[in-house]
Formats: sequence, structure tokens, C-alpha cells
Amino acid sequence: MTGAGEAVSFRDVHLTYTQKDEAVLRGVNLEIPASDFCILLGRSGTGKSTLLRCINGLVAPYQGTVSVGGEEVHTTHRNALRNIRRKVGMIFQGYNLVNRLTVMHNVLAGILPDVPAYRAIPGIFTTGEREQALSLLDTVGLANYANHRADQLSGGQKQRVGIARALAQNPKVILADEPIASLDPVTAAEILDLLKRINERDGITVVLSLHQLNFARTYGERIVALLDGRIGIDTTPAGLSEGEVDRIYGRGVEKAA
Ligand SMILES: Nc1ncnc2c1ncn2[C@@H]1O[C@H](COP(=O)(O)OP(=O)(O)OP(=O)(O)O)[C@@H](O)[C@H]1O
Repeated sequence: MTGAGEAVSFRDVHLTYTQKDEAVLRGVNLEIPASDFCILLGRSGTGKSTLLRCINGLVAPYQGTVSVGGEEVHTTHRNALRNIRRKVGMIFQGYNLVNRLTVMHNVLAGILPDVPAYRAIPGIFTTGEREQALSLLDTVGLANYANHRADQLSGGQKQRVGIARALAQNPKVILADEPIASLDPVTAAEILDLLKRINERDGITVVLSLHQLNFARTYGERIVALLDGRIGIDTTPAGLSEGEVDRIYGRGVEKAA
């Protein structure tokens, strides 16, 4: 289990991609306690991916600080960033698997930063590492697919491999950027069930962006939404009123859904 305290913290974070455009994040303050299951909503282009990418240091704010487990992400120390990235697993809408590799090798990719170069480059793994990967494939329900090529899997199965790969790095936090956007509703619910189970079983903090309100309400413990570059809504599923939904998406979305 992760310890008590904040898993992820944003303090007055401002971020821009180009000098000429308005900043995407304009004073984000957000504290996500360890073991939270936090769902991030917001219209397209409001900066959900950007916010998630700040947490593992893929993009950097020009003002403010982001911390993971109390450590600042954007410091000048490369080792600090490397350590934080090991604590933060990421899963993606497009899965980001290596299609020509087996399911097993895709999962083992999660531990590559911890494997010495003489084994990492030729892809040599110990029996213990393979057993651990197989156990994670069992966790995500794909133990029988270890030797299949990744491109032989369905979308839902690919996302399960993505989750197993993230788990392989033994993360404290999992970030999921629209992990169900390409999946049918039944498969999407299965993936969210799996993430929830991992969150509850291992105490891993999960932060995920979604566009589906029904799923946000069913699975979220906490729902936050980006409005005008800030966290404009921070509530629970029960607290997500029609008025709040209108503030996020514009009027009438709930009635149209
Ligand atoms: N690499 C980049 N270079 C320049 N601008 C970018 C870059 N990535 C994102 N942006 C811009 O930053 C803003 C926020 O993008 P972001 O992808 O974070 O939004 P989002 O809320 O995740 O959108 P969606 O729901 O459509 O995935 C958008 O205006 C986008 O065009």
C-alpha cells in the first residue's frame, strides 16, 4: 500500500506550449491523496492530457510546482525525474504497445529502466522477471496470451497488456489518458473495473481522464474538471449536478445524452 499523504500535488501550475498562445494551465491547484481514484473531466483541448503529462515530467510548467510522493517533478536533477517516472505508470488511449513483440515482452518493457543495458538491449530477462510478468498477465486476465503477438489482440486485450506493463514497474501512481476512448461500453467497463480493483487491492493512486459522464459517475470517488485552465470543479459523483455538467461542457449535454 502507498503511505498516507499526497500522492500528487499541483501548486499554482501554469504551462504554455507556445509563447504566442494563451497558457493551457493557468493556476492549477490540486492535491490527490495516496490511494485516490480520481477522474478528470473537461472539454476537448482544456488540458487534461497536459495535466497528466506534467505528473510524469513529459511537459514542464513555467510557474508553480508538481510533486509526486512529496518529490518535485521538475527539478534540474535527472536522477530525480528518473526516480519519479519509475513511480508513475502510464496507460494510453492508443495502448502504445510494440505490435511485433509478444504480450510477455510488452509487459517486460515496463521493467526495462531497471534492467542493466547488457540485458535490456538484447531483451534478456531472468526467470524471476518472466514469472513476475506472467503473474501480472494473470492479474489482468491474459495469462494464456503471453506468447501471442500484441497485434493479434483486441483493443480491450491490448489495454489490459498496457495495464500489466504499467504494473510491472511497481508504480505508486497510474495515469490513464482516456484509456477507454476506443472501446465499446462493455469492454470499457471491464477496463475500469480492472483499474478500480488494482486501486483497491494495491492502494495504487489512479488518475484518469474520461469523456463519458456515466462512467465518471459510476467509477469515480472524486471528480475534478478543468475549466479555463484551472480546476473549476472538484466534487464527488453524487455532487456532479446538471449545473456542474453544464459548466464543463456547455448547456444541455445531460439532456442530449
Ligand atoms: N505538443 C503540443 N504543442 C503545442 N500545443 C499543444 C501540444 N499538446 C497540446 N497542445 C495544445 O494544448 C491544449 C490542451 O491540449 P490537451 O491535449 O492537453 O487537451 P485535452 O483536454 O487532453 O484534449 P482531448 O480531450 O481532446 O484529448 C490544446 O489547445 C492543444 O492544442
